[in-house]
Amino acid sequence: MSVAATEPHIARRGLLFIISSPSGAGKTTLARRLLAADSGIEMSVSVTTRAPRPGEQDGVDYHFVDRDRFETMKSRGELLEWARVFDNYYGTPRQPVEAAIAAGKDVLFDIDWQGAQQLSEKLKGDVVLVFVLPPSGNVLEDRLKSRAQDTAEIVARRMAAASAEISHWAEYDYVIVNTEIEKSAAAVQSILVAERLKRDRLLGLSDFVRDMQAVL
Ligand SMILES: Nc1nc2c(ncn2[C@@H]2O[C@H](COP(=O)(O)OP(=O)(O)O)[C@@H](O)[C@H]2O)c(=O)[nH]1
Ligand SMILES: Nc1ncnc2c1ncn2[C@@H]1O[C@H](COP(=O)(O)OP(=O)(O)O)[C@@H](O)[C@H]1O
Repeated sequence: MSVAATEPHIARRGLLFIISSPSGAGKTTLARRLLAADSGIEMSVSVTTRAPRPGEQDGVDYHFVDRDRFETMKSRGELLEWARVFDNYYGTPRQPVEAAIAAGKDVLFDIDWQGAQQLSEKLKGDVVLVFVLPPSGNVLEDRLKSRAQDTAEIVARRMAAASAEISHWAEYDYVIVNTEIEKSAAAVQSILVAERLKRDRLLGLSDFVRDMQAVL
């Protein structure tokens, strides 16, 4: 007699999926593709003191705040991590991340190496670190220019900062050289799928196996 197979529910810890790169390497593009492809992961929307770029929406791309508001959030412990990047301040609101993880959801972060280090220290074991490299320095500059959202001066400052950001590549679990967007997006999705299968995250596995053995 055959028995219809149904997908068993095995409880799992949510994970924190962090993507970092030098500005212009493609992390925002890859993050958007991952969110569109997978409903089990949600974006952590950071607060920032930098001005919105054309097309950026408050509450969607960032929560745009002034310096006073940022300092208040920091002093009240409302930020899980924060850093100064390119003369602006950026931070991760704590509450939405804790709520998502508690509900067994995964959270995606587009944050720099300083934020990645802080979250790794605080939530070791729940953090997956992905670093995105451009195929070359020239391509990085082309992408920053072609995005056409920053002045020549800002592009030059981001290029100058790229080497320092790239120097942290070895602190990450995975490194993707973002040449073809399709291939890179597929790689990011594969990492997420594999990380979800890690035994340590599958809290319900012991019960699942014990129940199965009970009827064997
Ligand atoms: N530590 C930290 N870094 C952040 C946060 N939000 C954004 N960043 C980083 O700040 C840097 C500048 O971001 P942005 O001004 O949007 O420019 P982008 O590099 O073109 O995405 C990037 O490296 C982001 O990953 C945050 O909440 N915390
Ligand atoms: N693999 C790729 N090939 C060509 N252009 C890309 C690729 N990945 C990203 N881009 C483009 O490069 C620019 C910078 O990408 P973006 O995702 O904004 O980078 P970041 O968030 O790392 O600053 C954007 O115009 C984006 O469309």
